[in-house]
Amino acid sequence: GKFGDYGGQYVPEALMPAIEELNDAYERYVLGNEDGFMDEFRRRLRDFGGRPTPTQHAERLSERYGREVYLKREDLLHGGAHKLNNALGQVLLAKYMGKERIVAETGAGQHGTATAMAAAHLDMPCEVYMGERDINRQRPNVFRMRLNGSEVNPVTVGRGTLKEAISETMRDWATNVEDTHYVIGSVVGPHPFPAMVRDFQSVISEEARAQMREKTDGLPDSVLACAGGGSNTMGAFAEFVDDDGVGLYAVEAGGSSLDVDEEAGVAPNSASLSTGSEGVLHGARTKLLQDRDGQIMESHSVSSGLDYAGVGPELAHLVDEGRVTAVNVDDDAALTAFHRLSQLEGVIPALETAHAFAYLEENHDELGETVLVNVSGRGDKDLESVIEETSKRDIDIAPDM
Ligand SMILES: C[C@@H](c1c[nH]c2ccccc12)[C@H](N)C(=O)O
Repeated sequence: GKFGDYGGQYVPEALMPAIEELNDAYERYVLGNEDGFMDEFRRRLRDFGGRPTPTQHAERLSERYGREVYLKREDLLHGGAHKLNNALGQVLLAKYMGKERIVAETGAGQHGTATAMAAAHLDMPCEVYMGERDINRQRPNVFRMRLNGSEVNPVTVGRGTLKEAISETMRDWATNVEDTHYVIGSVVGPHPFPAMVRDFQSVISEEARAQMREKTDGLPDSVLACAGGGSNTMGAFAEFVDDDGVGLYAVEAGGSSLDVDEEAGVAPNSASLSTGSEGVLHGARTKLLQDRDGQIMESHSVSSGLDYAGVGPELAHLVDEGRVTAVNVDDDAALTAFHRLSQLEGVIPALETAHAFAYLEENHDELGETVLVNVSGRGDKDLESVIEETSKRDIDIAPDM
């Protein structure tokens, strides 16, 4: 479960039985398709999720940048984001393992809502741990989880954000592993989680690779995806990693600045790949925003889904190997890109996704003739905060709202 010197299983001994049971199930059902698990996963993703999602030619962006731009429309997946691919796979796996209860963490609420939908669809009781602070700023997602029949457990320890929610969920899982599976929300955590989540999300690049060959008679010169924990990033890259001619760009949240306030332990960004250092978080060795004592710093992004001080260990490894280029754009550029895509293509992207489009705007002439951008989610959930953030800043192309 290592990706170079990243990854591994840095967990308390008490968690190892649960980890070993999960790894056995991962190898049998996901890698081995035992009992037709992957066939059922794909059938449900089609019938319940609405796959395959389109790879759409973006005519207005292609004109603007003088090259062929294509959009992988994960915003059209049920629930409005790529999150369902992983949530459905893990909840279905929990059923095959004979578990009776699901626990999950969430920060922005997207993973929580995707898990609640999958749990309702598969008739599994579900509890989502969510930081108190996040509950207050993501009310619509809290309602969605409850509407789908899940319980939302407030996490009040520490800062009351995603980092603590993950730790609380792991604690619950270790205590109740007999009947409980932990549906983790990104390509993070101890092995086998990063590999398993990447495998569930790889449907994105599996479809996109075939769709690009069909539409363009070849492969894209570059693939762009925003990077928070890294699940949509790894999903968009997985099937292209062995294609040397395809450039892979992970676009992180540059927040308001890349400078870090070591004393306050606050990083005004979430650019773990670009500015972080090696450390252990949530069971894996990876790249982190940490202070000189190794304390995990508070991260920031205008988009809550990218707001995480760590990043997936496999993605960190691919960056260190030079196979993936880690880049970042700041809050203003992301907000501007949010408006630009909405106006030019009639697609309102998630604020997370907008980071990839901001990088495209600033660097299109280095990306080759054919560019594929992963539209990881839709922006309906962001309207309130975008209206507020836009009014506070000088976003010249924004309409009066
Ligand atoms: C990106 C996603 C997320 C959920 N769980 C995560 C774990 C590590 C990194 C990111 C995540 C988001 N914060 C959410 O709550 O949906």
